[in-house]
Amino acid sequence: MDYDVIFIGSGHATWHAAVPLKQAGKNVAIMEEDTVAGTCTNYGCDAKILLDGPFELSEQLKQYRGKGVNDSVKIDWSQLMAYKHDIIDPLSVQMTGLFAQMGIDLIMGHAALTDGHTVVVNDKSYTADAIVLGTGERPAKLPIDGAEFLHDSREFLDLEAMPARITFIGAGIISLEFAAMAAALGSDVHIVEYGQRALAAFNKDHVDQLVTKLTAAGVTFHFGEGLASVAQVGDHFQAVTDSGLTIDTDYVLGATGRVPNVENLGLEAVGIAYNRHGIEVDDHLRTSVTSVYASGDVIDKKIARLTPTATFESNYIAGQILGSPAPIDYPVIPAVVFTMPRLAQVGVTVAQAEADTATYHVQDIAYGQRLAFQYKNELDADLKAVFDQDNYLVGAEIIGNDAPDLINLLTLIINGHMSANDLGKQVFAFPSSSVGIIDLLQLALHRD
Ligand SMILES: Cc1cc2nc3c(=O)[nH]c(=O)nc-3n(C[C@H](O)[C@H](O)[C@H](O)COP(=O)(O)OP(=O)(O)OC[C@H]3O[C@@H](n4cnc5c(N)ncnc54)[C@H](O)[C@@H]3O)c2cc1C
Ligand SMILES: NC(=O)c1ccc[n+]([C@@H]2O[C@H](COP(=O)([O-])OP(=O)(O)OC[C@H]3O[C@@H](n4cnc5c(N)ncnc54)[C@H](O)[C@@H]3O)[C@@H](O)[C@H]2O)c1
Repeated sequence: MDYDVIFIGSGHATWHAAVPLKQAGKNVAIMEEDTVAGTCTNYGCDAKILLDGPFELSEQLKQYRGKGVNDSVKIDWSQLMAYKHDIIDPLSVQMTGLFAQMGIDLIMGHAALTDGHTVVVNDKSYTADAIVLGTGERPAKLPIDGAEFLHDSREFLDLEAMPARITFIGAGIISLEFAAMAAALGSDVHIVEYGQRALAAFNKDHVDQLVTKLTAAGVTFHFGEGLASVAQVGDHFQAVTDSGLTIDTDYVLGATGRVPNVENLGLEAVGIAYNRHGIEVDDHLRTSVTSVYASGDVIDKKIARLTPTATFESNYIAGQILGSPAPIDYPVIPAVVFTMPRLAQVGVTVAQAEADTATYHVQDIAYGQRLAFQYKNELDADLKAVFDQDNYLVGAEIIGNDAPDLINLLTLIINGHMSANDLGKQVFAFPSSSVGIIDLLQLALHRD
C-alpha cells in the first residue's frame, strides 16, 4: 500500500485526524480539489466571524445610546473586506506549509474511489489501508429560471462593495447572519422564505425577537413565499415569487440549505451507500465498505453539521485507526447563529420540553434585565434553561450578544452533569457574563 490512510478533502473533518496519525508514525496523504483547509477556514466560519467583528462591537455600543455614547460607528465594508483577505487568505497557505513540514502528502485534484483501498487523482492511482471521505457540502441550487443570477455564501464573503439592495432566499442561518450585516450598512434587505418562520431549529420567542429587531433595522421578511424566477432588468434584477410578488434588487443570494458532495466520488462503483442527506455510516463512522470511513458534513446525520462536529468526528476516526474500539458517543453539541444579537441552542429544546412536561421543566432567566451591569445594558438578553426531573440542566436556548460563550459554559454543565454543589466548589472571576449566569442558574440546579 502507498499509505496507511488517505483523506479526501482537507477540511476540519479530515486534518484533525491526519495530524495525530502522522505524529503516531502513520503514512498519510490528503487529497483536495479546491482551497486547502476547506469551507470553515476559507469561506465559512472564519471569514464570516472576521467580517462580523465590527458589527458586533457597533451593536454593543448602541446599548449605551443616550447613556454616555451618542455617536454612531461607521463601518467601511470595502476596507473590512481588504482586512479579511489579509487575515484569511494566508490560512490555506499556512495549512499547506504545516502538512509539508509534517510530511503529510498533499495531492491536489479531484479524487474518486475505484475500490475500497484505491483512490484516483489526475489519472494516477494511490492505495491505502484506510480511506476517509470528508468531502463536505456545497450550497443547494434552485432549479428556477434565472438560477445563473443567484449568488452563494462564498461569493458574499468576497463582496468588494455591499449592494444597496440585496435579497436573500431562505431565512436560515446563512441568510440571517449576512442580512444582519447588510442591514447594519443601510442596504435595503429582503428575505424570501418558504416556511412561516425563520430559523426553524431555534427558539421561536427568541427568533421572533430577532426578526422584530432586524425588521426595525430595515429587513423585510416575506414568509410563505418560494422563489419562482430571477430576471435581469436593465442594471438590476427582479426576484419573483410563486405568488407573483416582485422584488427589485441588486443582488440575490440563495441560501436554501446545503447538499453533500457525494457525486463523482466512485461511491456507486465501490458499493458505498449514500442518499440525498449524505454518506451512510455505522456507529464507528464506517461506510458500508469497512475500509472507508466518512467524516464531517458529508455524513448523513441528524446532528448539526458544524465545524466542532466535524472536528470531533475526525478526532474519533484517528482514535479508531490507532486501535480504540468504542463506538462514537456524541456529547450535546451547541449551535449558534451569529446575528446581532446572537442566538444559541444546546441539548433538549424548550419545544421538546413543553411536549414532555412529565420529564422536563423550563425556567426563563431574563438575565439581561436582572444583571444589566454585567451584560452591557443588553436588556433583552434571555436564557431559557431546560431541567430534568432531578433539576439537572439538559438544554438551553439563549438570545444575547454573549450567547456563544455562555452556551459553551452551559454545554460544559450539561455534559458534566454538574450540580449546584459542583459549581459551588469553584471560584469564578467577577464581574463577568459567565459568573452572572452561574449565579442565576445555581438557584435552580440540582443540590446534593
Ligand atoms: C457561510 C458559512 C458559515 C459557517 N459558519 C459556521 C460557524 O460559524 N460555526 C460552525 O461551527 N460551522 C459553520 N459553518 C459550517 C462549517 O463550515 C462546516 O460544518 C465545516 O466546514 C465542515 O467541515 P468538513 O471538513 O466536513 O467540510 P469542508 O470544510 O467543506 O471540506 C470538504 C473539502 O473537501 C473537498 N472536496 C470535495 N470533494 C472532493 C473530491 N472529490 N476530491 C478532492 N477534494 C474534494 C472540498 O473542496 C473541501 O475543501 C459555516 C458554513 C458556511 C457555508
Ligand atoms: N453559525 C453557524 O453555525 C453556521 C453559519 C452558516 C452556515 N452554517 C452551515 O450552513 C447550514 C445553513 O445553510 P442555509 O442557511 O443555506 O440553510 P438552512 O437550512 O439553515 O436554511 C434554509 C432555509 O431556506 C428555506 N428554503 C428552502 N428552499 C426555499 C425556496 N425555494 N424558497 C424560499 N425558501 C426556501 C428553508 O425553509 C430554510 O428556512 C447550516 O446547517 C450549517 O451546516 C452554519
